[in-house]
Amino acid sequence: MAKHQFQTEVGQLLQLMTHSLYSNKEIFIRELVSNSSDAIDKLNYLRLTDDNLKADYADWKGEINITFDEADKSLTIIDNGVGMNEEDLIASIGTIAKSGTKSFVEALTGDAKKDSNLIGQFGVGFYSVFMVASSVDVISKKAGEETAYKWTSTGTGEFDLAPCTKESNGTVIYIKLKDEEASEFASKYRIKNIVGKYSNHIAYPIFLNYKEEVTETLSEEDKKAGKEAVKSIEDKREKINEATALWMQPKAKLKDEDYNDFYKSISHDSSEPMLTIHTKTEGVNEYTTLFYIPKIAPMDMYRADFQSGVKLYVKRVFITDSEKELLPTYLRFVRGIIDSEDLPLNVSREILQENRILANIKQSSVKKILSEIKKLSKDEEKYAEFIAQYIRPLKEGVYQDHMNKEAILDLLRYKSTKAETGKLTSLEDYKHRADTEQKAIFYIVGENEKILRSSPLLESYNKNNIEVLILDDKEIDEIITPTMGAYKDWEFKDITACEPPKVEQSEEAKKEVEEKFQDITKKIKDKLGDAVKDVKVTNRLSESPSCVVKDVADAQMAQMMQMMRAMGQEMPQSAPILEINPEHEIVKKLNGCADESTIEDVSWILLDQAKLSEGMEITDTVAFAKRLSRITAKAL
Ligand SMILES: Nc1ncnc2c1ncn2[C@@H]1O[C@H](COP(=O)(O)OP(=O)(O)OP(=O)(O)O)[C@@H](O)[C@H]1O
Repeated sequence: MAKHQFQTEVGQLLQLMTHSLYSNKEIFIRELVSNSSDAIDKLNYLRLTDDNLKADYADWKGEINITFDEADKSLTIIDNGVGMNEEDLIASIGTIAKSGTKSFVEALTGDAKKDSNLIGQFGVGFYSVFMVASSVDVISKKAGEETAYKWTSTGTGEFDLAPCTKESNGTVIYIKLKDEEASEFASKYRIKNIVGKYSNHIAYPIFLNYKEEVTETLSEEDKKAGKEAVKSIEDKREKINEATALWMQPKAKLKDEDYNDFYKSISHDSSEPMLTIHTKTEGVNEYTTLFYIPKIAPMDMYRADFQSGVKLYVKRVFITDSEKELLPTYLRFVRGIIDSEDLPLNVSREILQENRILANIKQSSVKKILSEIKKLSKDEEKYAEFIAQYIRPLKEGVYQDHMNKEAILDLLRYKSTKAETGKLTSLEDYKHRADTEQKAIFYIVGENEKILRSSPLLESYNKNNIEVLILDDKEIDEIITPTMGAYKDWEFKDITACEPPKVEQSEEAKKEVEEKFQDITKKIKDKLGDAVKDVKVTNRLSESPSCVVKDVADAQMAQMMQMMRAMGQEMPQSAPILEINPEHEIVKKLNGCADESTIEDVSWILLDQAKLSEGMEITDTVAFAKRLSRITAKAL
């Protein structure tokens, strides 16, 4: 027998499981039954596609058996699925391979109570068994192989692995229950209740096997003759789930509860879904889809190795759950099932991506999901919850999915200078509030809402009663927004890179101001050197003395540069244009100033304070502070 150490993270996880305070321990049955069902799914697929297995498994039918023994304080879950060989056992239950569990381990805080609650949010698969088990044996034989293996562990540090005998393929999980859990889980009623709750619509039959004391039924004659009824122990076998593919049942027959239970069984989520979308399509292509949107975004949504939440079936036969392109990646939070009547069963996973039928299913599924989200948006409160979870992937969608861009734009919500505090606006509402001649949707991007809202650049928009969207998720908005183009012919315009709204000023008056300030703008430019691209007088400001804006040409480059930076490349920052307010006292006085050192100090202060009030960093804070002191001293 060989001893193996658990991977460190598994050790951590097991430590938590064995000392778990989690109140919902029953989910270990759901997790193990779901693994058994996956294993049967896999064999079901292989026997139809793998020539080596076709003959031997022609009459095979998948099933799951559960047995319990009160006296032995044990529970056993048996499947006749694909099984595991030695390598599989080491790789699957000894290490943490799947990203969901990885995120779980990463999210652990060290506080036992908080961590225990996390189990409900993640579902940690096989390892959850150690919440109730003092030891576990996994006896497994892989379909098509000769040797079976026995994996044994008490959930502390290491496991044993050794060859053993087992007649047929599949997996037996023998769970020796902790003393305090035995009375609860080695119980017919409890198991029936748990399976009914979480695994009713697992597509394979689940049988409960147990021994029961039965009393002989006596005939009237025997009773009269005073015969005693004989008591005997009988083996009982009872099917305890529906064993039907829920998604194939007519909608009218299904209750919310059925949908929700099924969701929980496929998602490991203990809350109810936010949205359920069940569609049966007939016609050129025939298929059924059942999609769910979770209330809380899946933990691995922002991981590159996120797990696909959608399973593909062909005529009820499971094909894959690792194909990430069944839906576009921006909808990676969707959970559910696609079951096609037309795809060939032996469709290889490699060619799935180029399959036309699947492409059609994908296209209509996306349309359907987006239209259901649109319906949800009519309920302001619920939609706010949706937006709080999924606005980021939706924004990715604008960038990824040109065909549905307009529909996705309709779903986006933004903070804005005109939306009530704490509320968001749709683009449609923005348009509705604006002057029909405006034909542009103005926005400003940054990291901090408060700074954005007090940006000097907003002054002229506020003065002209023009609404500006406040985009404070810089990381994504800065990349996505410039690519959005237009919404219903209204162009998106970054206010840091476009002309300010028209103000009543004749060309002559403008020229006059420019001439009047020509010398000083040139001087400021000389003092600031490469720190600015240009210095101009502006009429966009009312209260502030200065602001910085991007050159329109640079704005297009900026997006590219931002992307490169996001990919870890060093990119130089392009210098901004400094605009000064000729109506402001500082600028007026500076125009008449002859002292070169004062002009230099004030030039830098005009630049640095503009940057600060627009939420940018300044290059030299010490120099800024010194200049301020010098100027203040002079002013006193
Ligand atoms: N009864 C079983 N038969 C065959 N393989 C199994 C069985 N139980 C577990 N495994 C293998 O062990 C792996 C780990 O199982 P675990 O429950 O921890 O996570 P998972 O099932 O992969 O993830 P999820 O629970 O999110 O579906 C499975 O992916 C599978 O390869």
